Amino acid sequence: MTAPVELHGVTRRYGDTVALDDVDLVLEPGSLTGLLGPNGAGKSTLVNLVSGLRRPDTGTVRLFGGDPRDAVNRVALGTTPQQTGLPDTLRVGEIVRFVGSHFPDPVGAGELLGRFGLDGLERRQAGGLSGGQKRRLALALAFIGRPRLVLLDEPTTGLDVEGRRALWDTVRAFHAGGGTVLLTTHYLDEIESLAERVVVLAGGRIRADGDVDAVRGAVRVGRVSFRAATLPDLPGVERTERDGDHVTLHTADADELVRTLVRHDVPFTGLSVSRASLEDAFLTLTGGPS
Ligand SMILES: Nc1ncnc2c1ncn2[C@@H]1O[C@H](COP(=O)(O)OP(=O)(O)OP(=O)(O)O)[C@@H](O)[C@H]1O
Repeated sequence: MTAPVELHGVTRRYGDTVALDDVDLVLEPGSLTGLLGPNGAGKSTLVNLVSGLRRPDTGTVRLFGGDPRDAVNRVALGTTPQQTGLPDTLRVGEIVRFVGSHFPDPVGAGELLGRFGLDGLERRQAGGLSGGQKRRLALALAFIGRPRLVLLDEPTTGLDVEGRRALWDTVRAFHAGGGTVLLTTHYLDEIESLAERVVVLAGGRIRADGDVDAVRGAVRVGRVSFRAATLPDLPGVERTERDGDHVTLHTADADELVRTLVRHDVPFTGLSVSRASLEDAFLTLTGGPS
């Protein structure tokens, strides 16, 4: 089966900025991949290349085995860009029917709007929708053509809790039906609860690629937290966070660090040891907060 998305040796520059630097990425059919990275990592550039909005400077990008710039290869693609850009004066129903007319078997307006919590808004002008409703409509449009692949660029930004949950349910149902998903997000819980695979992008390069546990494992970070007024220099500590006397140490070997604390007679209280969250792994991989 042809991979829905393939990037091989892809580099894309904007002037002096290298937005993507020799990136290889293949998405298997039916996979749900989270693309995680700080601002300016190159996530939107990657999404724009896959949806045919931009061309790589070098390397190849394939959508269902073809050139994403050919409309015929985009028939099974649904996308939601970061900016919604809906025409203010068109009614919701008109927008849905217009976008749907580009696809051979679009989902009906009523069904689609219902699924995204937009019932009863068919006759409302897009300009009269709230920010969250606009966002929901833009997301709904990604699914109108019964796609086999959806690219969701920070889809839940600007959504309330209910809107986020509704989108997650839609993404899960789409995936359960065999659909392929690439989701970019800053929300780590979104990746942890939705994605099977996580690709960490920073500075235009892929820094880690694996299932959520494998990415955690790649950095083997454990967190050792306790209260202590002072702390000697300790070996094996990769990062220290301190809030008053509450200390969190990040380390590759939590067991050894606890032994070291005891050996150094550190007068700690309230010790707790936990596995890295994806955020810890991400900070370690990208070298700092986003
Ligand atoms: N049209 C453009 N012209 C010039 N530079 C650009 C353009 N688009 C992106 N860039 C630069 O390329 C780099 C990657 O940007 P991109 O938007 O792909 O990152 P991102 O990971 O999507 O970031 P964010 O999370 O902020 O949306 C950044 O340094 C950005 O400033």
